[in-house]
Amino acid sequence: MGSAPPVFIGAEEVEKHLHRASLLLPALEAALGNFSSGAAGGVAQPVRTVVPVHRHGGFLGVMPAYSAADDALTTKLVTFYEHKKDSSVPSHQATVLLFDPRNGSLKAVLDGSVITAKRTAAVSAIATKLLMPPFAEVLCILGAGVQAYSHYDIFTELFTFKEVRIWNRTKEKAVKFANSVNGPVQVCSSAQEAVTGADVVVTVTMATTPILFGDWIKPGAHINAVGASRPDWRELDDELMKNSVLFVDSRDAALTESGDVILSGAEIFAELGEVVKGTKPALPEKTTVFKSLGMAVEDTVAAKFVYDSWSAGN
Ligand SMILES: NC(=O)C1=CN([C@@H]2O[C@H](COP(=O)(O)OP(=O)(O)OC[C@H]3O[C@@H](n4cnc5c(N)ncnc54)[C@H](O)[C@@H]3O)[C@@H](O)[C@H]2O)C=CC1
Ligand SMILES: O=C(O)C1=NCCCC1
Repeated sequence: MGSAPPVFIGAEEVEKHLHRASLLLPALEAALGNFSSGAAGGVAQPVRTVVPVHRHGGFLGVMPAYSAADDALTTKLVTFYEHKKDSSVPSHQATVLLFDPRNGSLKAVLDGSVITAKRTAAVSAIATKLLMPPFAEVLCILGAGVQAYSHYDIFTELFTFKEVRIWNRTKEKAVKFANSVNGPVQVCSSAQEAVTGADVVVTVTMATTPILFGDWIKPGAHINAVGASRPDWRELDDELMKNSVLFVDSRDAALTESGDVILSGAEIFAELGEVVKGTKPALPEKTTVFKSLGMAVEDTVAAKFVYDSWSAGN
């Protein structure tokens, strides 16, 4: 007899099983530590393959990973489009395939967009917990798309900021954001206004040239740099990259994919997983940048979490 056909777990179901991104924190912390432990950590994850769709200004990313600690095998397929022709279609769309690692059978096809939004924000929250200055009061979000919402949700759940500010290239989206979320948000007219005096900054834009500059940044602030995932794209300027202590999710990925890292020539201090494990210090008293590119193993543990919850009938 062949294996059972794969199940499909759509966006609504994924959202139901992953209603709070913080549910992923223990699994993601373990995955980051395992990834940064080399062969001993049991994570097999190549740098993602990205196929440009030149004619349409898009990209297809293929992101496979196996985690021995979780005995979970997945690949995510993610498309992201720089110039959206149809604004009713999200700029990023994703699907995660979950395999039975014992025999390679496909067990489930999961919507990957909710997973991508939540696991990315949860990883930024892990970085922030470790790297932000003590008594951080002001959170600033640059960008008002999908990732802005997921970052807002987990950051306001985990931390107690006195003020949250948002800036977006088109102000209407920032206003819509402020009117949609559960809590007060200050809409700023310029990125500089939003960033000035902020203790924690999140950049979640589709910018390809810098939108955040070192001379705006409060000394000791922590920045989660989440956008600019192509080797010729930037969100942060050279000054900020070079005068901060730089943390990345994956050294190999940062040196292959991150324009902010490659073009600034900034030195990587540590992988986030090394800080989680305690083999590298966090240095929260310094100005810190966490350059996030997104790792396949984050999708692996998130998909397993959703599948296990779905299978248990939760
Ligand atoms: N590091 C990671 O793990 C992941 C990173 N990302 C990246 O995070 C960023 C945000 O993703 P989403 O929120 O899903 O995208 P989105 O399309 O929902 O939102 C993007 C926001 O950027 C703004 N924007 C577009 N072009 C801009 C420009 N040239 N300058 C300034 N702002 C601009 C838009 O107005 C919008 O508010 C993207 O760069 C994306 O590739 C996305 C998923 C995972
Ligand atoms: O990790 C991901 O998923 C992505 N990272 C960079 C942009 C595309 C999606």
